[in-house]
Amino acid sequence: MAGFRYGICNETFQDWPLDKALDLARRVGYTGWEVAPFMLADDARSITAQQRSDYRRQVEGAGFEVIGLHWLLAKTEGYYLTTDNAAVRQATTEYFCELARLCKDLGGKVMVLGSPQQRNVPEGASMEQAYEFAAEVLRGVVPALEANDVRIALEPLGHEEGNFMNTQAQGRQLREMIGSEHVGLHLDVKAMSDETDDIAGLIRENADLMLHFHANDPNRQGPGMGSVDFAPIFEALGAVEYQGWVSVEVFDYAPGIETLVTESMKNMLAAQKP
Ligand SMILES: O=C(O)C(=O)CO
Repeated sequence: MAGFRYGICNETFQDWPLDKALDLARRVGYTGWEVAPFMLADDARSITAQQRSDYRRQVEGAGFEVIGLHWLLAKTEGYYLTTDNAAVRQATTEYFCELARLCKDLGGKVMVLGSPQQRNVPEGASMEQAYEFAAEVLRGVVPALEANDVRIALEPLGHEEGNFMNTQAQGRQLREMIGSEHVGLHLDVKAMSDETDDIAGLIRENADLMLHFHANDPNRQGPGMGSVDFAPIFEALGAVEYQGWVSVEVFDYAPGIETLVTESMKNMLAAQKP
C-alpha cells in the first residue's frame, strides 16, 4: 500500500491557538499544513515578512510542511476572476501574484483556486467570455508562479458552490487556455461527487494534471464521515502513484474539532486496510 502524506486545512481549527491546533494534528498523524490566508489576515498584503517567517517557523518547528494556500479570495473584496471589468481583473491578477509570494514565504508549493464567490459567471455574461476572462487573469500570474516556484491547482466545484468550472473537463479546458506548466488541477472529493459516482475513475483520468487532493464528503464533513466509500479512492490514488498530499478539508464543524480531525484520519487509514 502506498504511503500517503496527510495534511489538514488550518481553518478546521477555527479559533484555536496555533500551537494547540498543531499539537492535535501532529498527534493524530498529519504532517502537512494547508493555509487559508484569511486565518492569518483578510488581506494577504498586510501580513508582514516577520509574521510570515514566524508562522512558518512555528508550523515547521511542530513537524509539519506547509502544503500551500487555499480559499485564496475568501473574505477579500474587489477581486473577481470572470468579470468584464478590466481594472478588477488586473487587481485580481496582482493579488494572486501577492499570494504566490505569501505561499513561497510560508514554505508552500501549491495554491488551490476554488474561491467560488469570486468566479461565478456574472448575470448576462456568456460562459465562453467568462473562461476567456479567467484565463487572462491567470496568465498574468504565471511569471509570479515561476518566480516563486508555486503552482496553481484549478479546483472544479459542484453546482451547489457555483456555476463556473464544475467539472474536471472544464478545469482541463481552462488550464489549456492558460497554457502553463505551473497550472494544474485540484481534485476534491465533495466536488467530484457532484460530477460522478465514479470518483476513482475521475482520479485515473486526471492523474496527469493532479497537483493536490482534498479528502472530504458531500455532507461537508471529513472523509468517511458520510456516504462516500474511500476504499476505491485510495486504491485509485495508489494506482496512479499520486505523490502529493491527501489533505482533509471540512465545511461543517458540528461534530467538533477533535472529532473531525481524529475521525477523518481514522477513516482514511481504515479505508486502506486490505
Ligand atoms: O475555495 C477554496 O479554496 C476551497 O477550498 C473551496 O472548496
